[in-house]
Amino acid sequence: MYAEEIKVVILGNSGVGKSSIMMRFVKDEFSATQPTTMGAAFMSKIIKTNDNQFKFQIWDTAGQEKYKSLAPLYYREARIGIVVYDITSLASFGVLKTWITELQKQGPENLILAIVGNKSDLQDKQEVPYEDAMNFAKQVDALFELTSAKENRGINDLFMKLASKIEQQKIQNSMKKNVSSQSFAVNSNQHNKQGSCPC
Ligand SMILES: Nc1nc2c(ncn2[C@@H]2O[C@H](COP(=O)(O)OP(=O)(O)OP(=O)(O)O)[C@@H](O)[C@H]2O)c(=O)[nH]1
Repeated sequence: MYAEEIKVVILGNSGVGKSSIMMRFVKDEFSATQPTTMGAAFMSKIIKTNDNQFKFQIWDTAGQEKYKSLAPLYYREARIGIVVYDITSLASFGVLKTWITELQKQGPENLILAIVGNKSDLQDKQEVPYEDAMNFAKQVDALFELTSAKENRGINDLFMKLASKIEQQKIQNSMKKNVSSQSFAVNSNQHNKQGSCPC
């Protein structure tokens, strides 16, 4: 079956677990000593839903401040933006908000947004209240998921939800196309009627 390519970008503060999420999703691996990303890293994986197959092309960006200016290269043509915070770091949630603002202002139109609270295995050290993150996600119309790359929680759910969001978007787009081609047909019919007046 044909697999449509979907460009995904992962953004967020350094150390929140972006690479770990990608590694868990693509390779089902986790490293407690995951090295910091320099520039960006890339991996791909095919996701199957009931009706479709998507090839997710995942760009894991570097969270360190010195790489910040490179981010537009990766999000410019993305269909999905995953922005990650670490539930044990209020500062990382602040950084997430600035990424969301940047994506809304400068990101591509119709970008599907997901807000991800990673390290959910460290609940005893939680600094970011669940409700705050979920309400913020609602406010900016983003999917919301709590994950643990370490314990493999929430990561497959996240990507499956994103795949079904892509499917919804495709249905909406084809409905829009149908409506506009129908109104074109109505308009040209009216035009033809006027043009073919025998009087
Ligand atoms: N306890 C716990 N640790 C995690 C989890 N995910 C990642 N880590 C650890 O957090 C540290 C940073 O993870 P990375 O995946 O390198 O974070 P990053 O966001 O890619 O960081 P940069 O490459 O610097 O932007 C590593 O030591 C990981 O092992 C998780 O779900 N739970």
